[in-house]
Formats: sequence, structure tokens, C-alpha cells
Amino acid sequence: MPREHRILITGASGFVGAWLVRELEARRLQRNIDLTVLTVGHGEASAFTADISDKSQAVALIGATRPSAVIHLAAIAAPADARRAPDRAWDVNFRGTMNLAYATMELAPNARFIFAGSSESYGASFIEKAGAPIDEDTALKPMSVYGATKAAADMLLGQLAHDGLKTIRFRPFNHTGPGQTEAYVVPAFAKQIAEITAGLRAPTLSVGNLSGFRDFLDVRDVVRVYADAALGSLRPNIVGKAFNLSSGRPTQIREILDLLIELSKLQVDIEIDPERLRSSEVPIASGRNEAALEAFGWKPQIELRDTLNDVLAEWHLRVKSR
Ligand SMILES: C[C@H]1O[C@H](OP(=O)(O)OP(=O)(O)OC[C@H]2O[C@@H](n3cnc4c(=O)[nH]c(N)nc43)[C@H](O)[C@@H]2O)[C@@H](O)[C@@H](O)C1=O
Repeated sequence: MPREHRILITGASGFVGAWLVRELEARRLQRNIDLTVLTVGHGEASAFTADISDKSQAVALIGATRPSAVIHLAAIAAPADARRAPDRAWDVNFRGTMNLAYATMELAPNARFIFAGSSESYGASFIEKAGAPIDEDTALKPMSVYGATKAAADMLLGQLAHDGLKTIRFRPFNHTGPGQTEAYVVPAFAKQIAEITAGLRAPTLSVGNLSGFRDFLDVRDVVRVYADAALGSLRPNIVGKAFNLSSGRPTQIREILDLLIELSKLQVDIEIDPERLRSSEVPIASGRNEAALEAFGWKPQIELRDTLNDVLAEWHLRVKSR
């Protein structure tokens, strides 16, 4: 008998959540699968709202939805927000994950629990490995509040796998694409470029630290593997395991900026804005992605240049329609 999928997405109204909902809806239409997408988030687009940091709300949510898979994206996702409000970041990112995971074990014990962790969990390990792409056995040594909350949740789920939780832990590296807010580097630059193009801003770009290297992905590549993890067959060697989502190719932020400027064909000055600098960050973050390839046949497909072009196009439209 074909399986019935009831996929609960937390953080469904966020940047990644919106793309994931689109991916799942497209698969339902293309492949004619029995799939119900249950969205938890803010605003009208989401069917459910819940404060997952409150245990009783997490229990009520799982009880009401009885999912076959939970894809847990809800988080305080911007490292700067986590630094500003560490207690809230721990409440949502750690306690929220714990509440949902225990509620799933209790009320939907056959459901898979798919977790969006973060490469930020590796922290100082990136420095120790001197920029070489790291694998999933590398120690989690978070340096930021955000990284610590995600590393703790990641470890919690690793432990709960031994108690029977069918969890899959992803550790995505930086991902971007249309719909991301200007709190993140690519839209931060793209928005200013669009404003300069429209004559709404002097031709000077405000930037933060350009020297770091990050392993960038397109959000549309990332949600593909989340959907596969929820819908595909669950081999025992996947349960409880952690998977980097990365390209293995670090790109300097300076190069991202240069590419965006080149694509926009503008002449601009660059100005460092101290407000955009962070007190500490790793110089190079890059991950090996063989485990995700082996387990899910996944590797990134979208070229960085195409992603940047799409983000630029989005901001040109947004600025024009203001
Ligand atoms: C893996 C991780 O990825 C994301 O967190 P993030 O790394 O903070 O992402 P971002 O795109 O804001 O920064 C990337 C780099 O870019 C530098 N940078 C320069 N100039 C500006 C600038 O003007 N703005 C920003 N935001 N960054 C700048 C900045 O110093 C940093 O080195 C989240 O998805 C998070 O959830 C997550 O898990």
C-alpha cells in the first residue's frame, strides 16, 4: 500500500520553510503522492501556530497533527539575534527542539524527526582544521551563542536516536536565495545594489568583514534533501546520523561582493560599516559532503552565480515596486 505522508514543517513561514513548502507541493503534483503538508509558523500562510519553547504547546501540536515526519526548521536563525537575546535563543533553538522531539517520541513514535542544525556548531574546529573541508565526525566546538544552541540540540537528538527517535540531523552551511532577509550577507549587498541602480542611494556599498570564506549553497538545493529525507526510504544507516550540507568549496565574502557588483554592471565604492563587523568569527568554514551524497544521492546543483543573479533580480523588483 502506498504510504501516506503527513509532513509537519516548523518555521514554515521563514525563508527556508517557504521554499520547502513549495518543494513538497511540487512533488505532490508531479509524483501524485499522498502528501499532507502541515505548516507551523507565523501569519496566514501557516495552518498552525505554536510556541515550541512551551512544552504543553509542543505536545498539543504533535497530538493535533500526528505527523509521519517532522521537519524542524523553526529557530532564532540569525547569529546576531541569538547574541542579542541568548535566553530566547536557548529557549527556541534548544528547548524548543527538545520539546518537539520528546512529544514526537511520545505521540508519533514512528515519525522521522528531521533537524536543521548548523555548520556554526563546528566553531573552533574550523580553525583547528585550518580551512580544510571538515566531515561530520569533527568535534562540535561552537564559538557563537547561535552555534552553541544548535550544537546542543544536535547532540540531544544524537542521544535520543539511541532511545528510539528516528532522527536525521542535517548541518547545513550558509545558504541563500530569493526571499532571504537583509539580515544575511547576500541580500544585504543585493538590496544596496538595487537601491543604487534605482538612484535611491549614493554609489557606496556598506559592508562588514569581507575576508572570511563560507561554503555557500542555494536554499533550493537544501530543501530538496529535506524533502528526500522526509519522503524517501529510511535506511538504518541514516537514522541518528549527522549530514553536512555543503559544497566543499569555500568562497570569500569579498568574491561574493565582486560577483554581485559584476552582475549588476555598476561602479561602486566600498565602505566598511563597523556595525556590520562581528566580535569573533571563523576565517574559513567549509564542509565535506560525501555522507549526504552516499545517503541521499544529494549534491548541490545550482551554481553560486545563478543564485546571486536570482537574489539580485528579486531585489531589483522589490526596490522598483516600493
Ligand atoms: C551557517 C549559518 O549561516 C547563516 O549565518 P551567518 O554565517 O551569520 O550568515 P551571513 O550570510 O549573515 O554571514 C556570512 C558572512 O558574511 C560576513 N558579512 C560581511 N558583510 C556582511 C553584511 O553586511 N551583513 C551580514 N549579515 N554579513 C556580512 C559575515 O561577517 C559572515 O562572515 C545563518 O543561516 C545561520 O542560521 C547559519 O546556520
